[in-house]
Amino acid sequence: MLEHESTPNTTHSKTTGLPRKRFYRARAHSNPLSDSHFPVPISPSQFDYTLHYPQLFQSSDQSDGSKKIEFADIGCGFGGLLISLSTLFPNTLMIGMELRDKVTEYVKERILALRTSNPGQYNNVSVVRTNSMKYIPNYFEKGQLTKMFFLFPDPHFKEKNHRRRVISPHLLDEYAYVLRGGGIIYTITDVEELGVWMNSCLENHPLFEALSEDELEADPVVKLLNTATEEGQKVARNDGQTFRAIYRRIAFESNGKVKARTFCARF
Ligand SMILES: C[S@@+](CC[C@H](N)C(=O)[O-])C[C@H]1O[C@@H](n2cnc3c(N)ncnc32)[C@H](O)[C@@H]1O
Repeated sequence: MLEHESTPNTTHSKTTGLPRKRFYRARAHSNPLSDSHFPVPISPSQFDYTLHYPQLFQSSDQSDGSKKIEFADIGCGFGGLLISLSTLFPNTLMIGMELRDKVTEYVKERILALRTSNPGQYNNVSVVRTNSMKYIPNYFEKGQLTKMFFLFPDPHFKEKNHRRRVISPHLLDEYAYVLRGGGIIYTITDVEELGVWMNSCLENHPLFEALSEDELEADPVVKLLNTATEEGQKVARNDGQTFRAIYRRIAFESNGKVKARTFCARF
């Protein structure tokens, strides 16, 4: 079912500083709380790595059974972020999770075409059609992920629909479970109210802490958030403002003390 929501969209021109009145921008949302029918692995050990990363998992001389997905792009849309990350982190497995069937098929085709035209590249990236609000623990084990992305998620403006948002205190418990200590959640949106919401959920969660300005500056991934995805490019073309919240999963020692910050962006 598609739900159409709109918002008054007034931004300020970067060059003149004057308010730029744009009219109502329609956004088509899928309802993540409705029942969908697609296959889901019953546990992370049932996820078929040979299907998703055939070049890495089929031939015996290249396969590495211990390799697991580390990055998840939640609501990956048309896959622009994954494509950029794939070459930036060629040794890291990553996956996009997308609710819409046709969009997922498009991303699959996009990845296959890139693999064909660039032999040896893009073998570390894949996509699944799934509802991330329901099935994250079916895909990832405790502490498996080092990065999760929530780029330009559906805003679900109406208060009664806030429970459909992909960032919430309850879902952050789940994300904290599948993230490794030191792993990072990246969020960005052009909807100020949603940006405030995502930041406040993360700020108030006991298992997350904000990255410092120096850490944000040093992380090459942060620069991609505005530019790599199709939605980000659309916002940039319209000179729209963006709001990001980037937090780290706090790491604990076995005695329960907070560990020193050990995990940095690797590339
Ligand atoms: C506004 S688009 C942004 C896409 C992409 N991240 C970008 O920046 O271009 C939000 C995407 O999230 C997907 N989505 C919404 N809820 C989802 C859910 N529960 N699980 C997986 N994908 C979801 C939508 O189908 C849509 O493609």
